[in-house]
Amino acid sequence: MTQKGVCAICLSPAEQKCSGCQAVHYCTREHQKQHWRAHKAECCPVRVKEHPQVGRYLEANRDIKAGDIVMKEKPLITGPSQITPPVCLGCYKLLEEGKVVSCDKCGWPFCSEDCTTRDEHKPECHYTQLRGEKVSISTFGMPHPNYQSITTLRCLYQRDHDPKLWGKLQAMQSHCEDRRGTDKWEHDRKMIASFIWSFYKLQDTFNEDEIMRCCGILQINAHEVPLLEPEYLAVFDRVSMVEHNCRANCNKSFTDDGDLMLCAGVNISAGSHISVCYTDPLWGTEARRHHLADWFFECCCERCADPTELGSMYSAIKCKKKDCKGYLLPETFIVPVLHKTKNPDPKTRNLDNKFWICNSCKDAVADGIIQQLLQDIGKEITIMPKGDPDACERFINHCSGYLHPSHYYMTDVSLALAQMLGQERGLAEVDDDRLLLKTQLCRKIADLLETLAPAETRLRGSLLFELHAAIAETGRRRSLTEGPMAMLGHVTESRKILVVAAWLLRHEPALLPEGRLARQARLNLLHLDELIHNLSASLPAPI
Ligand SMILES: C[S@@+](CC[C@H](N)C(=O)[O-])C[C@H]1O[C@@H](n2cnc3c(N)ncnc32)[C@H](O)[C@@H]1O
Repeated sequence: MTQKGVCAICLSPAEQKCSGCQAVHYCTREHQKQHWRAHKAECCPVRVKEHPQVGRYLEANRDIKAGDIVMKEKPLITGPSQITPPVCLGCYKLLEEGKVVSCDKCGWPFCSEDCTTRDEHKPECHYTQLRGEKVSISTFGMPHPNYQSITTLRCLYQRDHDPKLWGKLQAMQSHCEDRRGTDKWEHDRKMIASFIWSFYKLQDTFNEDEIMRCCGILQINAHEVPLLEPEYLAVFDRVSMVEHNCRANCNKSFTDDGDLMLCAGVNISAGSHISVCYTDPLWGTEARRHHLADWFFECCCERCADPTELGSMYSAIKCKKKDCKGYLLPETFIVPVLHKTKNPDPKTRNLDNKFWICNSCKDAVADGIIQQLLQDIGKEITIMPKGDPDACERFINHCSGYLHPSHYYMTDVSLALAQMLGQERGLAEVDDDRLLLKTQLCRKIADLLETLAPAETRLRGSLLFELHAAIAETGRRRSLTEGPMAMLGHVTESRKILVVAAWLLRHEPALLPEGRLARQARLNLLHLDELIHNLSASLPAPI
């Protein structure tokens, strides 16, 4: 039964709802139309909820289809990364010595006169003027300490200049109690709080709690925007409420203007939590959980809770018992990690007293032995020559004696190899065996991604793009000996895969490589359509 509400226009009882958000009622279609102009900006298929452990999170108001844009948001605050060489404080482009314009009010360097007048710059301009002495930056191209506090200062400025924005920032989690006493806390106290007090002479304006809280808000909530090198920071309002899941249902990307877009990577049903992956979903469970300790929570998602990682055996080690074909995994990966990050003493590592058990012979191997093996293999990867397919193949062959074929280290090197083959001199130069290998690796990793991280559409789209090219090239080669029919089959399959790749990459910004790949995918589709048309026309008519 439809829940009754009151019409947003005339306040009379109403049963119809806005289909976009399911949150606003109307008595008639006319009133809905009338309200659309005002409602458009806030119509969103998610609502804010609260949970005792997670804090605020977003929940779907209605079913959301895979590929739909869940929301698009402008940043509340932007600023340079904490550790950065001098960048323009208007557009965040890297500054080069001799090519800078100084703000005539405060002396901070910019890339252009226009950028000196941008609103983003107001906070540090204001406090530098109050300080009574202009800033003079003379070294470029290496991290500069004066930039460490800019983004925190931009947050603090809102307290006295934009109370509404200040309120939104203060509602965010800062984990002050968890951060207190960590190395990062001490570093921020020295490089940010003390700097703000001494350089800007603001010791009577902002106290330690306020400054350290803003540092925490940035640490927990700021997004690194990869549109420029170096990246810059941006804090968003609603998007900052999205919770983490190692098998997230959404992904984030940025528009060319720096707005954040949240897209559904899978179909999401009404009432589901909206999630993104805060860490790298291609890492193993232990590494992901350690990284997530930076946000001060222990992840308990379905992927972390299942040692087989949804049947993928992504962390499984080969059992070394004679004649055994099984794989070792611990009973659980959900062991507390937060105490280790606060007290990272390697001697505490084995306090978990964990064993890895074979799924076939039930042999138990101590965690310490497995960790040593993983460390050795990890080292092997770090010293592997870059861009060398032979080295990748050697690694895969060697480690297949120790690791499951889908293990994260095997996947990592397989992914690098799949992308490497044909990258430099084109696929036409790759021999038949390696072309087949590229096809198999792309297929396998794309399937694995669908299981482990279905919302990672950027990587899956890129892999499928590579796969379509490898299949088309295979078709071209086979047509030389088997005729156009063989080619038609391959090109048709290649096109099918390319359609998916183009769809997965369609929201990528033109500024980033994936955006350029999306454009190429659209062009290749036209080319393949023409090819399929010509090939079909050249085939003899069926008798
Ligand atoms: C970017 S904030 C997300 C919004 C936050 N819950 C709030 O109330 O403002 C990140 C913080 O949310 C909490 N969080 C996010 N995902 C979580 C999860 N899967 N389990 C537990 N806590 C989580 C953690 O405290 C984390 O530091």
